[in-house]
Amino acid sequence: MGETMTNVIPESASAGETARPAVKSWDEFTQLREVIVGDVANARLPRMSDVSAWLACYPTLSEKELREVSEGAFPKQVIEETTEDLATLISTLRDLGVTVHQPAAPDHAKVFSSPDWTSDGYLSYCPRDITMVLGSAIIETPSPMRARYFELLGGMRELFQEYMLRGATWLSAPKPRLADDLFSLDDDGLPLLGESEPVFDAANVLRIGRDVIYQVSRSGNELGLRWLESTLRLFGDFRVHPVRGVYGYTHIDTTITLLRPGLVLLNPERLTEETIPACFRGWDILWSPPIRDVPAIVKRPLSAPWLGMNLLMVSPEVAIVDEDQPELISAMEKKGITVLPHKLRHSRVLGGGFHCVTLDVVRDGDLEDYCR
Ligand SMILES: NC(=[NH2+])NCCC[C@H](N)C(=O)O
Repeated sequence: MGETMTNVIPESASAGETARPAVKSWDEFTQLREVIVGDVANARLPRMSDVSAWLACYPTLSEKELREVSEGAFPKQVIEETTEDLATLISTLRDLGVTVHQPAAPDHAKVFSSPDWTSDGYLSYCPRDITMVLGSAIIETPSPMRARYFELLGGMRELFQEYMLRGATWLSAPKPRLADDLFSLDDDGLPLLGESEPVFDAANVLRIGRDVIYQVSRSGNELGLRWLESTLRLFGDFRVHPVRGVYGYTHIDTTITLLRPGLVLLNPERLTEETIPACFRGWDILWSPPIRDVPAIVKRPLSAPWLGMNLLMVSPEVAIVDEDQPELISAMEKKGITVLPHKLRHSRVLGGGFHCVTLDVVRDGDLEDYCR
């Protein structure tokens, strides 16, 4: 274990402290104690003839360009090398004293149907995407992507059930129909998300204690915001901050990255001083330095180069960041953060960085007012 590693291992909870709750996570940055890491096994691209897959994966590609996309299993090299990279991440987290689970992925090649549609599966590489943890609640979110409908079957559901038996609350949003009337095309023939029912991915949400940011985009609609607001009223006094018109596509965690109370990393290509969410008023803003465009081994990667700013805070002082982003690493170190560079060689191909491939289950932070 390197020198850096040894000086970042947290004090373990003292014996006198009450036993740790099964699930407790109110934020993106306090000391991480337990986490779920994705499994890239069986990852594949679903049929792009399905408008919900087209919307989630390639919303800027025309129908003609979509035909260039090779559906089905990702290349063997991508799966093998990502399996290695996730194993290294897990080993580091365990060396840091974090309890890590990696539930087995189901067979995503299986075809399934609803009364309105038929689909094949996608991946279990990004547990962040369709489940959020808020306090002691595990909340399955209503993804607008048909291929993700049964993603949690297998290891994830078993783990959630175990957490419930240990005292966690296990919730699911109203299961969406995802019928054709939820989707439409814009004037350029590109897919849009409608408002016929509440749908959103968990990765459209960021948690900052009593403040929750919700991105309205093609992966989260206005009714999804209304459902989340209505549900959080059950939890108590929460402030939900919609972010609109900043990034219209999939997920928020390459636009805003929370580093610690009072410090946030922002994407300067998508936000300006004028559009910084109000909850960050008085916070120190770290505008991301230029992100290196790490080439992907496929012609059509799922994510933009900005995936380089998608990172995992192990604590307010320690971050796991893509080793191919030295300028970002240096900028974070200048803010006093110890960075542990890691690789996810095919993160853009698969559409997930270090925040995406993790789902924090227990962090030390309580329900705080960080944005007052
Ligand atoms: N949770 C996730 N899978 N986040 C990845 C978001 C990537 C985003 N669509 C981009 O290309 O910038």
